[in-house]
Amino acid sequence: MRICIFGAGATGGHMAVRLGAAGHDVSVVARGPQLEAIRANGLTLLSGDERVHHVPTASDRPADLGQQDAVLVMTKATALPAIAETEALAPLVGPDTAVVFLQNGMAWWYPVGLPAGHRAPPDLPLFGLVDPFVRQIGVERLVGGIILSANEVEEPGVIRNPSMRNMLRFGTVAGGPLPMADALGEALTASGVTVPKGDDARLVMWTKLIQNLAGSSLCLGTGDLISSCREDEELIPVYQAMVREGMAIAAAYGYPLDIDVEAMQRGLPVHKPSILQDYELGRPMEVREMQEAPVAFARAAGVPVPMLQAVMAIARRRAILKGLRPE
Ligand SMILES: NC(=O)C1=CN([C@@H]2O[C@H](COP(=O)(O)OP(=O)(O)OC[C@H]3O[C@@H](n4cnc5c(N)ncnc54)[C@H](OP(=O)(O)O)[C@@H]3O)[C@@H](O)[C@H]2O)C=CC1
Ligand SMILES: CC(C)(CO)C(=O)C(=O)O
Repeated sequence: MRICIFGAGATGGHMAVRLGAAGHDVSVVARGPQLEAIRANGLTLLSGDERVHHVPTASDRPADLGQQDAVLVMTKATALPAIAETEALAPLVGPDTAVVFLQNGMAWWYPVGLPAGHRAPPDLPLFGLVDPFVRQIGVERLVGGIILSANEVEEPGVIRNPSMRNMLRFGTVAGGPLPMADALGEALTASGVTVPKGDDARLVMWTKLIQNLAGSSLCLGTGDLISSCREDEELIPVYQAMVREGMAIAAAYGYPLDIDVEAMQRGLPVHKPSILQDYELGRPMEVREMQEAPVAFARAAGVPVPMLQAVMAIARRRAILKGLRPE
């Protein structure tokens, strides 16, 4: 397949290596030192004892790469407004292309094609991306999903992956069939990144969001690795209580999640959550999507979330003080 990874950083770099090593025609949209390193030496994935290398076609100009079978948008959510405004995805999209958005947090596409009877979501600034992106891509090509894979850019061009499992989960946002999305799922699974068939985009978004709401938010406060949320006796119950508050929000919007919280907690990787990496490196933080939006959803539905609200307020304040919360 012709597959473009838009944003070949930690997670995007991982997917580019796996798909490229499996023989697909992979290109990446990258910039800055990451683009220079990819052009000079390709991408290297370090995963356990494994070292996988691939040299994708790389550019900072999507028009150089042409129409694709699938585009995986793997930038931070904070980079999406500029991508929408510059219509940067348009040159990559043909009539059958699947365009998969894989950001953490409340997704900009959440209100698109809501199922009948879904409770109305609150009107959030991040939903301002709906019109420009839908114009560029078309609702029928739009796929939403999540990343279950921990990664860090160790140095430009080199990705470290400490996860016990690596998985993407996605589905069409408006619910219709999209053969290229199915083909992409099969290609990823064959390359070593599992993609379950037949996922619901909103359902999987909520399953991931509740993990970030708890773990990523706590780590932003403590400055520690996500594994601390399964190791520290005081953090263990706090993490669980926050996940349960998150599950109550999801349930209020029609997504009762069947999650074994303790088992999920036991699987937390030895990894610095990406929002903490951003905080430490002075990069824009996804605090509006990961912490603020879910609390706004809770308020709109009258769901009490005292712990999430407290930790959100701390995370938001930390981001503001460092000038890392986009307006
Ligand atoms: N890292 C992780 O372990 C996990 C991350 N996630 C989520 O996945 C998403 C991606 O995160 P992650 O991979 O860590 O992000 P990274 O910041 O590592 O990678 C994103 C890359 O996209 C580049 N980029 C942004 N805008 C453009 C543009 N217009 N043109 C070209 N390149 C661009 C960035 O460049 P620049 O640095 O110059 O901005 C960066 O290299 C986030 O939503 C994150 O929350 C989910 C699960 C785990
Ligand atoms: C911590 C992790 C891997 C899962 O909660 C994540 O999503 C992130 O680093 O942003």
